[in-house]
Amino acid sequence: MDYRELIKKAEEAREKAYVPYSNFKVGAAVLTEKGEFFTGCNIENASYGATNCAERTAIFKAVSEGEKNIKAIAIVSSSGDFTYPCGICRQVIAEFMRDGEIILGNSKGEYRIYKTEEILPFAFTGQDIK
Ligand SMILES: O=c1ccn([C@H]2C[C@H](O)[C@@H](CO)O2)c(=O)[nH]1
Ligand SMILES: [Zn+2]
Repeated sequence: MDYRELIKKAEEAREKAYVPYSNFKVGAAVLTEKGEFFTGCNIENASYGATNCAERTAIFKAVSEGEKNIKAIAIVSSSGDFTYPCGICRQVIAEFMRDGEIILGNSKGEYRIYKTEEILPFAFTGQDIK
């Protein structure tokens, strides 16, 4: 699949980042199985720990609108280089994106695609609680 449109949406969302502490902007865009898009940015907080990453902002927007089946997430940052999701976001990706694809874009227009399983092998999931 051509993920250029999804990356472009992530780039647009990145401009909304609220980053007075790190000045590191991140944007994310998810594509649902129904073909809908949801976007998110990182939102920082003076307490630092209350910060929400762009990936979780986008995924939680989709889930809170009733869209739990997410096929793909594109992630871009202001570093110019590929930015990999943090551990907390990988756990959230594992919850809502089983068999999904994670697309990282850089400022040269290149992208890398990973499967959820690759970025979080041996994930703890709902199956483990049964
Ligand atoms: O994949 C990532 C990595 C970092 N951040 C945010 C959290 C914080 O606001 C800033 C610096 O860590 O970047 C994200 O949103 N996504
Ligand atoms: Zn994160």
